[in-house]
Amino acid sequence: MTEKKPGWFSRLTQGLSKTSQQLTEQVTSVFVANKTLDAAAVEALEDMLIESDFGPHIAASIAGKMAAKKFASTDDHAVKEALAEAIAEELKGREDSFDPLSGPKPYIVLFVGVNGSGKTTTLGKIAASLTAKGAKVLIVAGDTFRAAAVEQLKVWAERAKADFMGRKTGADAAGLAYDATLRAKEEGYDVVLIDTAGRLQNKQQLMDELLKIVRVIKKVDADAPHETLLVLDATVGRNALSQEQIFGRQAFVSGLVMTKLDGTARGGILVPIAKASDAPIKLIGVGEDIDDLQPFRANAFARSMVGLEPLGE
Ligand SMILES: Nc1nc2c(ncn2[C@@H]2O[C@H](COP(=O)(O)OP(=O)(O)OP(=O)(O)O)[C@@H](O)[C@H]2O)c(=O)[nH]1
Repeated sequence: MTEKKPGWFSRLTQGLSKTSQQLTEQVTSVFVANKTLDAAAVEALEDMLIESDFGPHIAASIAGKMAAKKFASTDDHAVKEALAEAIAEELKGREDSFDPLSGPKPYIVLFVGVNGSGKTTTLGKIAASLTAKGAKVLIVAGDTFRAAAVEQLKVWAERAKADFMGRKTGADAAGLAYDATLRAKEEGYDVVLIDTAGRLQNKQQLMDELLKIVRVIKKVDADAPHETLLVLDATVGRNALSQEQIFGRQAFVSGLVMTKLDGTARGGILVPIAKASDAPIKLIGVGEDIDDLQPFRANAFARSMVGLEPLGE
């Protein structure tokens, strides 16, 4: 959410440092040992990318591009530039911005994703950044099954100086979402942020509940929700990919948020997810602070991943 300002890139770089350290050390070592890439070195490069969770297809594609280039054995920088370019190419067309203040009012945003993925924290960070811009924000605790989740969200609402709506444990989440949307319309809210449950008895029940929430919101505003953000935790690796497939197929996801990229050396996982998903990546989380939720910029992300400075962005 944070707009670009001095320091945003260093936060990104710091956040991705586990991944970039692993990646650059390994990749540079391959190139230093081999002035041009022979078949064995290409294979080693591919393996390293797979180790960073890029997945076999993307690893092969990037390794293929690198193989076509020639590097001086000492030229680390050129290697990193080429790698960043190849990664950015994979992400082409997979970025988009999240800008709830430029859309219709009230702008209704639904947060979906499994428990622990960072939904609540992401919602709280977004709320804080919107209220800081003077927006009137309503936070809705749609995970009515877990009292702890409701409490956590209430704390975020207080911190962000946003209004809060919740119900007693076990109350109908769709009913709450309906009332919240109506209230937001009547009381002139700019943005409504609706948290949802991350786990019910089974997957189908969870999806049915989400679809019911969407249906009732549409009764108040046929164009809403204006955004459904799927929050995915980068530290669970390939599991995040299957979560994207489950939610993405059924829950009308319009954008992805990838959290906890700072907590893994395998941040490459963002790339196969970005490619597999119908929805673009909109935000990334690179730490626990409010400023650590950032707009996703493919070029900056790719450069940061290999430890390079931004290109005048
Ligand atoms: N390091 C780091 N931690 C994060 C990030 N985003 C969220 N977290 C942490 O991840 C944990 C889980 O986040 P929550 O927001 O509670 O996750 P949730 O999906 O709402 O989960 P439930 O509340 O259990 O449904 C919290 O301790 C957050 O502080 C991030 O980008 N980086």
